[in-house]
Amino acid sequence: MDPTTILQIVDTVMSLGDIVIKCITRLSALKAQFHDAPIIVTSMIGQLHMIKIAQDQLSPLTSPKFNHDPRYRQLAGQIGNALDSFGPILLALSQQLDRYEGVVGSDEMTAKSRMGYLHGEREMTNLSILLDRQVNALNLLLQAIQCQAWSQQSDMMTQEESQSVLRLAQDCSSSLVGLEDVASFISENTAAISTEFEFDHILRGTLLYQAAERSNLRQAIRGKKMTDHDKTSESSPVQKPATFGLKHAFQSMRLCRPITPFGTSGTQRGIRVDIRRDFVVEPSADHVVIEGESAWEDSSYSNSRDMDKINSGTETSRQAEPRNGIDSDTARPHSGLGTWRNPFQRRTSNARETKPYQQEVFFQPRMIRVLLLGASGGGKTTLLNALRLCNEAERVKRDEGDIRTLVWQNALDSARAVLRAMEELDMDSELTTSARRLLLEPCTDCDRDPALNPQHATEVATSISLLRFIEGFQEACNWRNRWGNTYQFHDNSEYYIENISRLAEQAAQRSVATDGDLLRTQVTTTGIHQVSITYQGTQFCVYDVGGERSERKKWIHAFKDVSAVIYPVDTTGYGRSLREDADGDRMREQFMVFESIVNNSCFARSSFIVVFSKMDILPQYLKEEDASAFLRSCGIIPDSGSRITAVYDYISHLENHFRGLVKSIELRERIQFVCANLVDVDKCNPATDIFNTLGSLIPSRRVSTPGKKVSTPTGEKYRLFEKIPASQEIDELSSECSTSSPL
Ligand SMILES: Nc1nc2c(ncn2[C@@H]2O[C@H](COP(=O)(O)OP(=O)(O)OP(=O)(O)O)[C@@H](O)[C@H]2O)c(=O)[nH]1
Ligand SMILES: [Mg+2]
Repeated sequence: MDPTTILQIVDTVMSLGDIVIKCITRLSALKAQFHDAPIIVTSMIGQLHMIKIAQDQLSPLTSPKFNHDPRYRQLAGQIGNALDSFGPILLALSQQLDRYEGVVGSDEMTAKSRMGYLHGEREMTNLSILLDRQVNALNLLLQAIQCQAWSQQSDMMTQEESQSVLRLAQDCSSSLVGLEDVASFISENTAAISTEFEFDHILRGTLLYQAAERSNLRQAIRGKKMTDHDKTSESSPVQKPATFGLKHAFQSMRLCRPITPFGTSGTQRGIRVDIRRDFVVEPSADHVVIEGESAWEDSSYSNSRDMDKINSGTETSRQAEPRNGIDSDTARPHSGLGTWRNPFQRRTSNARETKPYQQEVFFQPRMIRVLLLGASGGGKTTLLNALRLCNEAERVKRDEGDIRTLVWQNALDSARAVLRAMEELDMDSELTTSARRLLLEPCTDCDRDPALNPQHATEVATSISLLRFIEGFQEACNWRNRWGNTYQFHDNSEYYIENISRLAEQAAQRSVATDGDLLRTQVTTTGIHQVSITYQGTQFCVYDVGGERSERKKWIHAFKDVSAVIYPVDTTGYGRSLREDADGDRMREQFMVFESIVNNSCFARSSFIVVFSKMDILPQYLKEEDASAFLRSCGIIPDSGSRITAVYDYISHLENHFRGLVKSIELRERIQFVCANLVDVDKCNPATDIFNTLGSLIPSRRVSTPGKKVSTPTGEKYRLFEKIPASQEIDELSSECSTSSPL
């Protein structure tokens, strides 16, 4: 992990200081101005004060002397992601206050401005809930930093209570799953807070309000019918702004003036009403996503209505969302959200040379746009790295020291997880004590390039190698399969432990890490990274995204004009938990995400390639853990089905299940399934095959007319990465693995 991550987080928290102070001032003014101000305003002021105090306490930590302190790096890993939503929440609050300040012109509110409040009220509640979670996570960070010893800090962070604080902060309205799970947005401390205005029921009872609501409902129903029948007549009611009925209602009630859309000429005695949420959304081809602002809008604070649209595809994504009657400029939030992402973008080491996602790419012609999607740990970044290795020019860009450090840290992390499992299994011996001293106690040399202190690297490597001779070592390795495992095992821990001495030797000679070493590293991706790769004259623009739940809200920014979606699936994910949620089932999560993606209307014309990754380690997994129990529990095989040990059988069941999740019959037929070992690129880089597949799929897609069936090379499954039909080769692989000891 990047040693300065903790400083970035602290910096980010600090950089939001001005906004916190402004929000406090504005909320206080709002409270003073509006006698009936709900309790939520007071509660938010309190939350913001706590954040301010936290900022003051964190300020000394911005000193560079903390750069190499492993304690802070550990904290960064646990809290970094949790605080990802912190900035956007504050900025959205600021934006909401902009609206409110427009609404509250005087103590005496008109019916119209009260309606504005009602519409914004739910958003404020959601913001408060989200803010509450961030405050809790921030408090945890402060407490952890104040611990005297590493062990204290570690104990504190592993407590179930702390983990749940982090989980809640991380899940803030951010994932495909999270958005559907509305219940998870009610936190214990805020559920009791009432945000009901006293006048709400009076307002709701008025003819004016009811007329407006009925009219909106009618508009929505008509709009849906029109979409269902795919009618796009200019004069159809769906073309009218949804506020038409509202406007009419106001006119007929002889209110001061009809409502005009926000940002046009909609001011009345300094009062502005935000009714944008009621517009029927008409996608516009010209609209371009500004990443920062839309990321926030898209998360929508648990607005399950929006999520339904994304999943069901009833509406083109919110990225194309200029509302009728509002020009795209005024439709954008005006609080500078376009810049919030930068301080939060935690770049990953192996995506270091990639550029952050940029909108201009949308306009580059004749570029094959490929999107890597999938749950965390499926192998998206590994596949991207393999693709890059096909291009010789990409190799030159690598910084040897960085790669060596990354590989070394992955190797040490692998050993640490196994060591902890050994301790839990009471396998204490002299060897584990020495390894523990070297690996689990703070040590700056462990965090640096091993070439800087080869003697230390050799000492560490020797102690790790010796662990393999302790009885029960393999049993500790098998802990990776334990459900709800608190130690996240590295997928390639056995490889790294086996090769640790070679890595130390290579470091002593300052040699560069091998491609295999690099591809086996694991760094959680955050954000969206785009890489342009030219292969045999064709330019591919590949997007890699973070697959963890908290990252998925960002995906939608890359959904436009996608030629092909590649969906890597961790075939060893059955019966294993998610990295971000010890109670989440990895394989079921992969099914669920796939179902949401493949049936999304954004990809109706894209090609799909499902890559079954980790075929090299799958045979060993199948031996250790019975896959049939999992398949039975998902209803994929009947209860009476016998144990599955052959890789081919298992893969066939997986393929059938994935195919069954595709609703479109046409897509179901043309979807491609391939098996891949993404980390052994020396003999044959699987990426060359994927380039060829993309080349063969895309032109046929381009020339195809809508509705016309796209011809695809059927019957070629398993051949892309494994050169011979899977049934034969995979079973050969299986028997090979079963005869060789893993270590
Ligand atoms: N042995 C083996 N390991 C693999 C294979 N594919 C991926 N891995 C490993 O699986 C781990 C996770 O892979 P990543 O590419 O980081 O997964 P990801 O989908 O990018 O995950 P996020 O960035 O969290 O979304 C890494 O340690 C990879 O080296 C494979 O085919 N064989
Ligand atoms: Mg990744």
